[in-house]
Amino acid sequence: MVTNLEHIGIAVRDLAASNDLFTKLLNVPPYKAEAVEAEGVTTSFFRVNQTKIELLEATSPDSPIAKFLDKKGEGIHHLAFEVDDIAAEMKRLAAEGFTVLNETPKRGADNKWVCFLHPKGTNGVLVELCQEIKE
Ligand SMILES: CC[C@@H](C(=O)O)C(=O)SCCNC(=O)CCNC(=O)[C@H](O)C(C)(C)COP(=O)(O)OP(=O)(O)OC[C@H]1O[C@@H](n2cnc3c(N)ncnc32)[C@H](O)[C@@H]1OP(=O)(O)O
Ligand SMILES: [Co+2]
Repeated sequence: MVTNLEHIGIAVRDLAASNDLFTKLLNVPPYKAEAVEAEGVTTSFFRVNQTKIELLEATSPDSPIAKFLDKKGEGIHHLAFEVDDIAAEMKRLAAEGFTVLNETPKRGADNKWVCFLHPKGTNGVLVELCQEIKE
């Protein structure tokens, strides 16, 4: 079951500059910075009440963020929905005809299992599903 809009991912060219910008905008500093090597990104997270923003800077030219910045420029890159059972949601959405981009959930940032749906099947919006890792 989808339970929540967990975060909005924003692709940026210069994470340090965007951290300053969002700190001024939201009047709170980022609560976390984290590199996710497998995705070729460095992230930082802001939280205002229930709202979370993830800023993403590319760390390699073949990162999805580098490709996105080349094609579309800075801006909203994905919407991440929290789910209570990511494996079950991946199965359900595949059966509904969505293109699930991962065979199994992978480790994302901020202690989450994540997977993605192809934007061509979701009205041009890249969708991330995420579930907290409990170990
Ligand atoms: C930090 C970890 C995690 C978290 O915990 O929160 C993250 O958020 S990681 C975020 C970065 N990782 C990903 O985005 C992984 C999922 N993405 C992908 O697998 C790929 O980017 C893709 C969506 C399959 C596209 O890859 P590819 O086909 O190689 O790239 P193209 O540049 O050729 O794009 C094809 C097509 O898709 C459009 N596109 C690409 N990205 C987006 C996007 N974010 N939103 C909307 N549309 C997107 C792209 O414009 C191309 O369209 P056309 O030009 O019309 O063909
Ligand atoms: Co994300």
